Amino acid sequence: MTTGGHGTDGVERRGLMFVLSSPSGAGKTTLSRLLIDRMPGLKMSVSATTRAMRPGEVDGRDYLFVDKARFDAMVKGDELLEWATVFDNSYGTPRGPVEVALSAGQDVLFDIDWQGTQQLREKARADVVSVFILPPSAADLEKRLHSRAQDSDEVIRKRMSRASHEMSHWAEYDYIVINHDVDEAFAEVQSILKAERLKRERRTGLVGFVRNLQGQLQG
Ligand SMILES: Nc1ncnc2c1ncn2[C@@H]1O[C@H](COP(=O)(O)OP(=O)(O)OP(=O)(O)O)[C@@H](O)[C@H]1O
Ligand SMILES: Nc1nc2c(ncn2[C@@H]2O[C@H](COP(=O)(O)O)[C@@H](O)[C@H]2O)c(=O)[nH]1
Repeated sequence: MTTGGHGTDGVERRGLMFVLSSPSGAGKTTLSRLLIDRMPGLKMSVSATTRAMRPGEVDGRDYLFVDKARFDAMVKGDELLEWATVFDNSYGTPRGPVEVALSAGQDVLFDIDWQGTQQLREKARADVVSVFILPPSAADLEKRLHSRAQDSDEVIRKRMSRASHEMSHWAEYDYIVINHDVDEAFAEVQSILKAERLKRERRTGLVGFVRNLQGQLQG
C-alpha cells in the first residue's frame, strides 16, 4: 500500500500506519494531539463518523461528521479503508487521504478501535504498528471520562461497561503503554514511533546507501 519518502537522514523508506487504540477515555486523543504537534512527518487520519459532534469539536478536523446515508454510501463506494460500529455509531477511515499521505512519504496516525486495527492489519500487516493504551485503573478511567465533560452520564456508563471488552484485545497489539502520566506515556509512544521508523525492512533506500558507502571505501 505504501510507496516511499525520505527519513530525516535522507534514506528512502516506506511510510507506516501508526495505530492507537484503547478503551474510551484512556487517552488516545490526548496522545495523538501531542504526536501530531511534536513529530514531523506524521499526519492524522480524520475518521468519518455518524456520532453527534461534541462541544468544541470541529467538522473536518476532529471527524468528518456525516449522516448514516452518507456513511453507507462511503462503505458501498469502497471509500473507507476500514470501518466499524462502535458504541452504536458508525466510524470509518477515508481511504483517499491515507493513500495520498503514504505516497508522499508521510506516516499516518490512526485513533481507531480494535475492529479497525484488525482490518488494517489484514490489508497491510508489514506497514501497521499498533499501540494499545491502558488506563492505570478503572477508577482513573471513569474519572477521565467525567473530567472530559463532553458525554452524558448515560454515555459514560455505556463506555465504562464496554471497557473490559475493548481491553480484551490488548494482546493483538505490538506495544502496550500504560497512561499514568501524560508526559511519560507520550515519551513512550514517541520512542516507539522513532524506533519503528528506523526498522531495516522499511528503509528501502538502505541497499543503495550501503552500496554507495562501500563504493567510497573501495574507491
Ligand atoms: N495521564 C492522564 N492523566 C489524567 N488525565 C488524562 C490523562 N490522559 C488523558 N487524560 C484526560 O482524560 C480525558 C480522556 O482523554 P482522551 O479524550 O484523550 O481519551 P480517548 O482515549 O481519546 O477517548 P475516546 O476513545 O472516548 O475518544 C481527557 O479529559 C484527557 O485530558
Ligand atoms: N474502527 C474505527 N474506530 C474508530 C474510528 N474513529 C474513531 N474510532 C474509535 O471509536 C471510539 C469512540 O470514539 P469517540 O471519538 O466517539 O470517543 C474510539 O475507540 C475510537 O478509537 C474509525 O475510523 N474506525
